[in-house]
Amino acid sequence: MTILQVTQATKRFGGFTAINNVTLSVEAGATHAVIGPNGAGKTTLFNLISGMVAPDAGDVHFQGRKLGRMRPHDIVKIGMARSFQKVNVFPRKTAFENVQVALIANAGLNYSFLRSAAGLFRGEAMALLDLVQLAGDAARRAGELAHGKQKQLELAVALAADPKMLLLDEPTAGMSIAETKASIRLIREIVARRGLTLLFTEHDMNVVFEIASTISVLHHGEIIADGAPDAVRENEDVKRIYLGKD
Ligand SMILES: Nc1ncnc2c1ncn2[C@@H]1O[C@H](COP(=O)(O)OP(=O)(O)OP(=O)(O)O)[C@@H](O)[C@H]1O
Repeated sequence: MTILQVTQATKRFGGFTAINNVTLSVEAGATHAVIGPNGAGKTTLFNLISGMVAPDAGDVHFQGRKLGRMRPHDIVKIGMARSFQKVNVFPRKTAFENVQVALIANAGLNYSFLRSAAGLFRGEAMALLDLVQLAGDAARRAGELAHGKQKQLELAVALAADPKMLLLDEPTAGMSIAETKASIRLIREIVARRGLTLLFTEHDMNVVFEIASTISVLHHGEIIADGAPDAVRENEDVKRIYLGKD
């Protein structure tokens, strides 16, 4: 079953076409990687999918529903959560508060109005921190956590929306080898345990080929190969691009 369908999507910035007539299907339960050289259009594609930018042409359907001009936070509400290339947490709030704020917002409540209600969603927030192995850091300010832990926190914030699908833009960017391994193990475990669909971009090909069930390759804003990892690895265009002969 297809959970996400991008159909003939195009996005231009002035005279520059960042995404050119892209069609992409993501199967429910897949671990689907979007790869491509710097500037290929991966982040722009994620921005189109998550409603951060509007396509100039084409459609995105999620769980059979056309997203059209739906706003990003409404897309989160229907089950698609996203993390960004740059860490995106409230640095002065504690890890616990970051997750709590997300739970409160996702419940449609107003955090500032409920400021005094420090106990709100306490159990849920701690359970999510525990899931991403940050229970011991609950009371620490997010900005003081190591980079790898901030990414774990971001994951907990994304999971606070109880998504069906996770979009992770370079989840291991800036991580050490050890952090990358731990992070990938954690993501895999959570995706399996919660039965999530994962769509991710990643520069580290070891990570891509270790976890992806499907790979789409973007080049100059176009999908040039799409399919099972072995087929993509053997694709002549892909080899040429990754060997830098293009
Ligand atoms: N808001 C914008 N205005 C103008 N050009 C943009 C904008 N956003 C992206 N671009 C251009 O679109 C192209 C694709 O960028 P994008 O960030 O999507 O690529 P990417 O594959 O994610 O790259 P990277 O791997 O370096 O993150 C680049 O040439 C970029 O300069």
